[in-house]
Amino acid sequence: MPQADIVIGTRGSPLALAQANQVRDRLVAAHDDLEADSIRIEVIKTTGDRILDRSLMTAGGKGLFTKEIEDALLDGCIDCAVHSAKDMPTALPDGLMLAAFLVREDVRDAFISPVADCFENLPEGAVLGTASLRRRALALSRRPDLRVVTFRGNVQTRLKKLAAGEAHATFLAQAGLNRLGEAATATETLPLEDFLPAPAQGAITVECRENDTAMRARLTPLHHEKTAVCVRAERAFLSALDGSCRTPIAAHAHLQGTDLHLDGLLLSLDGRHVIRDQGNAPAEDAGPLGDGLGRSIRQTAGAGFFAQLEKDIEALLL
Ligand SMILES: NCc1[nH]cc(CCC(=O)O)c1CC(=O)O
Repeated sequence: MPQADIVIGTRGSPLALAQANQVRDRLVAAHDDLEADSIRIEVIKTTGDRILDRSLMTAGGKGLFTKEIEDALLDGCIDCAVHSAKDMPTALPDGLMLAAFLVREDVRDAFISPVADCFENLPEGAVLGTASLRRRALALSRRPDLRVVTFRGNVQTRLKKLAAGEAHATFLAQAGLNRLGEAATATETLPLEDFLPAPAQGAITVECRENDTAMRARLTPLHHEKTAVCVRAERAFLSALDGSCRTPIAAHAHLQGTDLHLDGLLLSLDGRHVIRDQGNAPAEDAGPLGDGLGRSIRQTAGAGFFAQLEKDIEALLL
């Protein structure tokens, strides 16, 4: 086999592979001198993939799904890495950058259930399976009667657990289902206003070495600046509130012309307290907009809110 021109690193889940394949296809389409076999996809197992038996959040949060891939980038074993932007910690290692964001997919959450035709129609006391603190809190804020059980594993694993009757319903990102050719699996695509998505949900990003100008140039035609602007605001919001995935936080930005609108919220784990705010700024101020909204919500919540949240999360993990 001829040596590949470009090596793409990725996790091995079907969703991660679908995303890496999409980037490979887009690179081949954008560059006349690249063919499918000029690009090799290298599967890298991360700590997050190995820890299947413990709750992920006790294992240390940040970068669980990215560290080994970023090490391979820094070592030069791979030239770029494809990620769901939502899974990326807000701070990157020195020398690495998110060089491209693909056009964003559907940002919404999907509701999936064999027993109800929509979320609001779930029977009293139904069991919801999710590992996401945001989805848990959002669901409980609307339906405090629901019981939430932790659902882990990749998309297929969670769908199997649902089919096996471990819960009456679950939530998945509509974007993930679409990329897997499973769009029809969604019972209901949840309205954006009621179920604000995770920061950066639905966006695929490509990470590479800052000093790799050749790789960066290859990625330029794949980049969608409007997606990047929205994700920048959402990630700045996340970063101002909490850099990890241990906080029930949601955010969604959209552009109207050059005017950027950001919606963000912070919830208590039981969904009883919801602090929601929004803001506008010119697109070039995406970072400061997200940062400002995050700081403002942090201040409204107060230190006591975060102390209680910490306790509730500990209790959940016990
Ligand atoms: N945490 C896993 C993860 N990371 C990205 C997606 C979906 C794809 C996306 O948001 O781009 C998923 C699965 C899910 O939330 O259902």
